[in-house]
Order: sequence, then structure tokens, then C-alpha cells
Amino acid sequence: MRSGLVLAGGRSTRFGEADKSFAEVDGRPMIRRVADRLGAVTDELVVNCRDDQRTAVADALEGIPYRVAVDPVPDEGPVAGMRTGLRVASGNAVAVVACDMPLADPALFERLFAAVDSAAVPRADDRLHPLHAVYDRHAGRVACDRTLAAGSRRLYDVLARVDPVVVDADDVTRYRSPFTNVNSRTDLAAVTGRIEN
Ligand SMILES: Nc1nc2c(ncn2[C@@H]2O[C@H](COP(=O)(O)OP(=O)(O)OP(=O)(O)O)[C@@H](O)[C@H]2O)c(=O)[nH]1
Repeated sequence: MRSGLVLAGGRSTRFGEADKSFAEVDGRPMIRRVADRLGAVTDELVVNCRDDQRTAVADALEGIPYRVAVDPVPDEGPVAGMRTGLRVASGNAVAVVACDMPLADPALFERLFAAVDSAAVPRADDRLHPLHAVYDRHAGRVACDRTLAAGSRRLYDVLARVDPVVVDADDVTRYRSPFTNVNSRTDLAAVTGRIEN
């Protein structure tokens, strides 16, 4: 079984007052676009967020079945959020994606699921993308636990601990990058009109 995990527990400080997870891209909240894309290649959806985001998540995902994974302590960074989500997910393999990647690519996730052992991470332009990657649920949890226990909040430290299969994604980034993430209002404007479905 495959799970999808959307991380949405950040504070969107670069985005201004609003929570970027719920900002609309071409008429749909960004988190919903990400959920729809993951839904095409997974059997269950888990959303990691803070307790105070639950109502807005429910509104944005109306009609989509999902389970919520609330951070026991908020604001401990994406590795802590990933650990919270992996604790709730039930699939053996879990596609982890940030809420601010509305161009996340189901076809690339298929390739990552096919390649995963302890983890599979795409590389494009010599960069690894840990928030558009697939993790073995147990291996991912252990790697998050150990990273946090070592005092790090870095996703790259999680990757180093899972020893991932690296999937070359330079072919998919040629025309539009699935790794484009929206941090600011300017970024939001840049992805608007670029979504095909
Ligand atoms: N659970 C949880 N997720 C987080 C946390 N910080 C960031 N994230 C998530 O990690 C992903 C990447 O983070 P950023 O792009 O930096 O998002 P952000 O922290 O909301 O935005 P900035 O405040 O502008 O840095 C997003 O999906 C965030 O929701 C956190 O403290 N807890």
C-alpha cells in the first residue's frame, strides 16, 4: 500500500499574513492541488499540520478522504512534521511532498515508488529534492528520529541517513519543474496559469 503525506505545518512567513497552504492557484487551494496530484498515485492521504490549521485543511480538502497528523509540538520544522506524518501513515511506502509544490508530478512519483528501497529521491540540476520523494515508512521514521535526536532539523540529514536511491529527474524539469515551490506572493503569481490539471 502507498501513502501520500502532505506537509503543511509551516508558518508561511515569506508569504505574508496568510497561510500559503490555502492560497488559491487557478481557483483551487494549493494544498488541494497537491492532494489531487498525490491521490492519482497513492491509496491514502495523510496531511501533517498544526492543530489550529485543521478547520482550514478540512475546508480545502472537502470531499477528499484523508487523515490528519497533528504535530504534538508545533514549529519544530519539516523533519518533525514528516515524523508526525509517518507515524500516522499506514502504507509501506510514503510519498512526501510539501504543501507549496502545486506542480508536483504524479508520473515522477510513479518512478520513485518503483525505485524505492529505503527511500527514492529525485535529483535535478545536481540538487536532491527530499520534499518530492518516497520513503519506506519505517526507514523514514527512524531517519527522522535520529536526525532530530542529533539536534538537526535538516531534511538533507534525513536523506543521508536513509541512503536513498537517486532518480535522475533532469528530463522532467526541462519544460516545467515539479519542484517549483511557492514561498512568496511573487512565486504564487509565477505558477498561476501554469497548471494543466
Ligand atoms: N510540521 C511542520 N512543517 C513545517 C514546518 N516548517 C516548515 N514546514 C513544512 O515544510 C515545507 C517547506 O517549508 P517552507 O517552504 O520553508 O514553508 P514555511 O516554513 O511555511 O515558509 P517560511 O516561513 O516562509 O519559511 C512546507 O510544506 C511547510 O509546511 C514546521 O515547523 N512544522
